[in-house]
Parts: sequence; structure tokens; C-alpha cells
Amino acid sequence: MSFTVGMYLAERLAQIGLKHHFAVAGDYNLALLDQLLTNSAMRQVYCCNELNCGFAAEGYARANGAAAAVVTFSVGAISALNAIGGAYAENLPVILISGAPNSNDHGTGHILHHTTGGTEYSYQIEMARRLTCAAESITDAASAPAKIDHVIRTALRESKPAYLEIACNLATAACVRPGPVSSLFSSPEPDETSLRAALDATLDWLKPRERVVLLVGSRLRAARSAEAAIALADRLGCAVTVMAAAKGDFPEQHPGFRGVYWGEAGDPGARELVETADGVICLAPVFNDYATVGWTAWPKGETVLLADPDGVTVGGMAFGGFGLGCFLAELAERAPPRPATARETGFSPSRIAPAAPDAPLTNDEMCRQIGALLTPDTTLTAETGTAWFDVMGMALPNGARLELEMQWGHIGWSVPAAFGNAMGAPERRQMLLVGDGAFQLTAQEVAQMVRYACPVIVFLVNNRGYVIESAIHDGPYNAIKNWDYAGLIDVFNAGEGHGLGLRAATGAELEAAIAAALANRKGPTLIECAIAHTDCARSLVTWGRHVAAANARPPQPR
Ligand SMILES: Cc1ncc(Cn2nnc(CCOP(=O)(O)OP(=O)(O)O)c2C)c(N)n1
Repeated sequence: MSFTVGMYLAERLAQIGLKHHFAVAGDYNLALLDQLLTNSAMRQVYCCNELNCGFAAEGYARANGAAAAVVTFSVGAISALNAIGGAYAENLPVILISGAPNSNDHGTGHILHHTTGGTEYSYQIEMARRLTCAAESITDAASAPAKIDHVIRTALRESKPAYLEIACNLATAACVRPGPVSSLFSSPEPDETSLRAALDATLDWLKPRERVVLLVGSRLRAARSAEAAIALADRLGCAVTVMAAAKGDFPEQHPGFRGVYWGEAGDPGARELVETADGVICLAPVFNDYATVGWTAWPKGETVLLADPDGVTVGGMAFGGFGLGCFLAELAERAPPRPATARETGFSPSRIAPAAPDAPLTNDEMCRQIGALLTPDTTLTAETGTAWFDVMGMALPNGARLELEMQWGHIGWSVPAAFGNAMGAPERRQMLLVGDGAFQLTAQEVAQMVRYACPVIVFLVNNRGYVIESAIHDGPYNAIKNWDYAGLIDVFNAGEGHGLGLRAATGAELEAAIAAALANRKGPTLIECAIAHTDCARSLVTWGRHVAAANARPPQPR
């Protein structure tokens, strides 16, 4: 069999470490799917729809480092683009690959199915360009290798999604074979002059400061700088706080860890620590409206050093041309060691007392039991909603990973993302905390957890509606139709699956359900937790009040 464009793509995806790619079939991509199937290093995994396919790939990228989703033109790709927007917002290298019209149709005036009905088909790549770091259209075999390599190389370097569309008659076209994969991982050398200047300015800035705090942000992970951040914390002997979206991105058992900084909604003491510090080193933060609690918790001014993936701002100057990791590592080397002052007082997350076993299940008791399940090899995916606030109070053992989507915040993301994460890291204990409202958007991907025998433990918080929305601004639109969520599993099993659907209305029932879930290694266990509609973390109410105020700001005269 001659080597083809589709085989070139398959080999590159396998070479960058993908053992799976996600797909939904469509006549524009069937020949390409066949070509991808010829590569035995990768398994083709199918999803119920293209939005879920994109989110499954996003979740896979969190576990595996990168991911690919293969969809059909327009009707598939435009749904998937919502998930690609999420991957962009969350700094994840997901390659969206779309089948596309036959290369002979361009310029012929042909009207094609799965298009908007015109004779131009470039609208899709134009949309994709707005949500990716690189986008290419393959309509001839000769240029395919360079375009494929460009898209993958840029996605890996930028830690952002990229887009590739392949004409449906090109996947089987003869193509050269790929060269060494090292060319896909190349990145520019740091600008030594600028790096030195940034380090000198930082050391000068540090000199007079006695109460320094690190504030870890959610782009630290994408910048692959977590180890360097730990080294810096050890060198400076300082306190370390994390922003909500970065919870789990710094080891919580580290002696300097002091909790989540999230204004009035964060851990007790974290706000005072950050806001009374005379030096706050912000590591790859995203200070958006939710993260700053409606603009009420945003460290600024000359006490702040901003260390971003693409540059450092300190002492009234901006420096660029080097990566965050190398800046932090060099700073950890050059900063004068300081006594571990921050380690005099430890950090202990708030403890929840066990509820009476037969009392109606409360949100606190549910969080207490879930928190007790966290192990160093646990991945907990938490959905937009009260789940955000629930997980903030849980102590994460070193090694445990918390997956959040607090920038894009697409409800429903967590179900396919947890499925994708489970496919990428099957050796980890995979748990999902999702509200009933979000679940209703993408519930069908639990059927794929059954199909691929993923033992994900799904905690479905049935609090009868959109509680997070009610906390911001209530109204009839926050009520939803109740489902028999546990009963869905019988539907998804369709007789041959090993999913388990359980209900928990008391602490004792939740304990029993968790025991059954831990024993069920052949498929997902969905535990429908009955929680009163008004029973939510107090921090959500505080946060909701500030966010509502920020949303309600009257138009300012311009
Ligand atoms: C795709 C999408 N559509 C609408 C929204 C707005 N939104 N954010 N959170 C919610 C409600 C989430 O409700 P649940 O999942 O039940 O979570 P809880 O807060 O635990 O009740 C909405 C409707 C959103 N974040 N994403």
C-alpha cells in the first residue's frame, strides 16, 4: 500500500504521543478515518456528537499533553469549534481535523451538501482561524506535509488548538513520509540579554521586600513551569497561594502552601496574605471577572511582579523573548536564599464533621465523602456550577489533579472531558462532579464511558436547577426539567453494558454507593446525589453577589 496524506497525518499524531484520536463519521472524512485506522499505534474513539468529540479531545489533552478530533465539514466542525474555543481559552493543544469538499469542486460553482448552500467553502477555515493558533487547508498532496507539520508544531509550541481541513479526495493521495518528529518540538532559543535584564530587575525588586507571596495562575501548567515554581518557592521560603482556576497546579502538601486566593470566596487567610504582602509574584495568572470576584480581588501596582508565559513585568519595565520556565528556574538559582518564614504557620483546609448517616444528604456531607476519596492518582473533573466551589474546599494530596474549565465555562464540558481524560489516563482514579443542569447538555457521553468500559465515578449533583445562576441572578429560567439520572444508565447499558446507576439521599446511601463505585471497574458508576436546591457552598453566595454587581454596572459615559 503506498504512503498517503492520511498516513502522514496519522504518523505525526502518533509520533507526538497520541494513542487515541476522537472522531464522528461523516462522508467528508470517511476515507481519512480509514487512513488513520491503518496506524496501529493509535485507537480511533467515537463520540456521540462533535461538540462532545471536541471536549473529549480537550480532556484527553489534559491527561496526555495533546489530542486530535476528526469531524465532517460544517455540520460537524462548527459544533466542534465551540469545544475548540474552549481549548483555546484553556491553553490546550487540540488539533481539530475536518473533512472538506473535493479539491476539484473549488471554483466550479458547485453547490455541495453540508455547506451553507453557496459556492464558496472557505467560511469554515475563516471561522477556525479566529479560534486557533494555526489553520491550514489541504487541497493538494505536495503541500500536505508542510501544512500538517506547521499546524502540529504551532499547537505544541503555543499550547493552543490548531485546525486542519483535508479535501475528501486527498486522504488517499500518495504522499512522502515524515522526517524526524523532533522538528515538531523545536522552539526558539531564549533572548539572553532580555532574560538577564529581567532577572536583574527582579532581584532589585525583591531586595527590600520581606513579605513575599507567590500567586499561582492557571496558565502555569500550559507553560510547563510547575517544577520551576516549586523551586522558586523553596528558594524564597515564601508563602504560596493559588488562584481558583489553578487549584491543584501547586502541591498542597508543600510547606509553603496557604490555600486558594479568590477574594471573599477564597480560603480564610489567603486574601489577607496576598493583600498585605509587600511583594506578590503572580505566576501566569488570568485575572478575569470570575477569578477576581467581579473585579474585587485583583492585585495591582508596584508590589506586583507579573510573570507570564510570554514575558515578565516588574519594577515598571516589561521583558520578553524567553519562556516562563527558564525565567523561574534561573531566578530560583540566583535569588538569595531566604529562611522559610512562611512555614511557621501551616495551612489546614476547613474540616467538615460527618453527618448523621440517615440524615438527608447535604452538600457538605457530599463534599466530605468525595474529598475523602482523593488519592495521589486521582483526577477529579469539576464542572461549571456549585462544583467549582465544592472542590475549592477539598484538600488535594500531592499528585492529585483537578480539571477545571473556569475561563471558557461551557456547562456540559466536564462529561466528555472526563471521558477523554479517562481514555488518556486509564491508570488514574477518574472522578467527575457535575450539576444536573450541565449534565443535561452532554449526558450521552456517559454511554461512551459504558462502551469503552471507563470506570469513571460520576457524582451527579441533583439540586433541581441552575443553582450557580440563581446565586448570580435568579428567575424562572434557572428551573429545569428533572430527569431520572441514575435510571439513564440502564438506557446507556442497553443490556450489555456495565454501567451502574445509584441514588444517594443520605450520607449512608452515599457511602454505600461509593463502595459500589470503587468496586465497579468495568464501567462508569453514576451516583445521583439528592441535594436541596438552596444547599450550596457559602462562598458561592458571596461570589455570586459580587459577580451580579459587576454584571449590573451601568454604562459609563465614554
Ligand atoms: C453552554 C453554556 N450555556 C449556558 C451557560 C450559563 N450557565 N452557567 N451555569 C449554568 C447552570 C449550571 O447548573 P448546574 O449544572 O445544575 O450546576 P449547579 O450550579 O450545581 O446547579 C448555566 C445555565 C454556560 N456556562 N454554558
